[in-house]
Amino acid sequence: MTTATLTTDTTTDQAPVRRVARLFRPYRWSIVVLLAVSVAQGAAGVASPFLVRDIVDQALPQRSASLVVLLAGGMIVAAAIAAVLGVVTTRLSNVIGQGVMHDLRVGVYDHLQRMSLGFFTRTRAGELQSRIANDIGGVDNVVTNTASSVVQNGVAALAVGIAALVMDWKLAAVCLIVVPLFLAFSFRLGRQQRQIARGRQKQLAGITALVEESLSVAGVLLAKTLGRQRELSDRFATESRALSATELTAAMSGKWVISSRRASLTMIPAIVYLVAGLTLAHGSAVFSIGTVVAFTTMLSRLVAPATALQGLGTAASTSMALFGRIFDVLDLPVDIQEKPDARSLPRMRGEVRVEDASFRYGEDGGWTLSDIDFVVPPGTTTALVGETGSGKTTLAYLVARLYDPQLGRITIDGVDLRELKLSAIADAVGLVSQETYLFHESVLENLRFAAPEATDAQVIAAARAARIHELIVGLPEGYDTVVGARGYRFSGGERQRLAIARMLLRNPPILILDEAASALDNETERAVQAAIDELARDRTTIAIAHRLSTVRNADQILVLDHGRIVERGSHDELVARHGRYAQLHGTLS
Ligand SMILES: Nc1ncnc2c1ncn2[C@@H]1O[C@H](COP(=O)(O)OP(=O)(O)OP(=O)(O)O)[C@@H](O)[C@H]1O
Repeated sequence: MTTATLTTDTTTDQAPVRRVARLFRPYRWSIVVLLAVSVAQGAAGVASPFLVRDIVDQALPQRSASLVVLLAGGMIVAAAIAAVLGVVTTRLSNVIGQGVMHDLRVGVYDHLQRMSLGFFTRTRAGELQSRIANDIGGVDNVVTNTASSVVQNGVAALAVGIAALVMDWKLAAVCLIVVPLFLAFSFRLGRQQRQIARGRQKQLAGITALVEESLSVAGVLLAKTLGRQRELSDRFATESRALSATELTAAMSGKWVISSRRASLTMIPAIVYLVAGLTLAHGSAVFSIGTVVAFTTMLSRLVAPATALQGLGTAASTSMALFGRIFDVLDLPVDIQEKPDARSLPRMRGEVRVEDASFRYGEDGGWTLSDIDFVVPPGTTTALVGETGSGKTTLAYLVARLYDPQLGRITIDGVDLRELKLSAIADAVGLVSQETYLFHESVLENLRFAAPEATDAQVIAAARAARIHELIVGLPEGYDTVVGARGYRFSGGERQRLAIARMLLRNPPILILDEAASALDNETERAVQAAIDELARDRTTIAIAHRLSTVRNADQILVLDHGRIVERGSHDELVARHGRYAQLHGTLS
């Protein structure tokens, strides 16, 4: 069995750029449009310095009103066009960014849905929430804002560069002096920021997991009754302090480099005036005054894009680290896979066979189940009994293919579970566990989760058969009452009957029933028993039995001990044997 795990430490350093690029492939035409609009925006942006040059060199000396109106009007129009195109590019880049984010979120969620039960028993719930909320959320910010920023500012900077060369290549060449200064330290900064980003996401995941665990109903109950709230608050404070420290480091990281880069940019106009002034002082008027003014105006336009672009390195490094964490999830191996040529079972008899099956949870642990071999003929009931920890639940999970046995096989109507479609197994095998999970939705929706196409009448019929209808109609809002973790709280016996109603709606030919171990009062007990009898009728049933009535009526009883079947037979046979079952018998309620 592969043991896919997702801990805070399995994170890959960096995502391959090509894989990230592939995410954008479905949006390539939108990206082309975005580029085109940005080029137009960049061109509109650099039109004004040329107009400024002509105003200074021609319109002002000539005192020509019409020329000034024309050129100044041109500046206004160019600015307006650039502003409108800016909004268009922002919208386009957000559409692209959100599309990619949606694909990623759905991809991660779908992949997690395919993971086996074992994966979820090994993973903290908050860790998964964090991957979806914090990591994808973090990338979201970067991708959407950065994508537009790269394109807009990149194009703007390029446009300024080209315009500078066109206007006066000699002055443009002088400005190149500052480039090496500008690029200094870029690479070292990237690596540092990636590390910070990874650290931050790990800490965020830790905090989310702690909140998820400690502020759940069960967590709050535990902390309150054990008086441990102070400790939990302290733990939270410690995690939060660590996160604040990381955020501070992140905020300050590379600030010196960034400041000196910005300073180098603002020095450029001084260099331009210096060179122009010195050449004029020596009598050779190589540049017109208009050119010098326009040039410095234009270069001042470089400050905003250049500042934005230098933040880009940080953003790119951060997002690569986050993409790495997201790809970790997408790359988790799915341990319970459906074969490409998996079959369905059109007409089911409902025979279950477990053939020499052995199973262990971890590769290095001991065997939880060894050499399990039995047949449940269609329509009969087999009861599993055994001390706590003997492997009853595990065996039941194997029959529902929540785990695969490492040795041996399990068949339904002679077909190995591993040859069947997962949907076919879900249709064939229904599991009623001790824990009935209810979503935060109405009773009706909760029941219908088992069979979405069921009509209201069918749902009510199932609830009646499960002896829970009367109780539901007595609730404040009847079938529309909201239940679940934060809604109306059903008692244990009521929840079991809801689970039974769900299973009646689903109507699987094979039923796995984990009887509640806790004792119920007589009346509830009778109601639950009646509901179970209704459910088990004409179905192949494997019951993890805690009640004497269940084992008495079972066609076959299997006694498990440390993962092995140590006795088998009917109630009377086993009692007569005076063995393990006879000892256990007294513990059944
Ligand atoms: N996810 C898991 N990872 C590792 N070990 C597990 C896991 N689930 C169960 N076990 C171990 O496997 C053994 C069998 O557990 P199982 O739940 O099948 O017993 P059980 O007979 O159903 O017990 P009970 O009657 O108390 O529910 C136990 O020792 C248990 O600790």
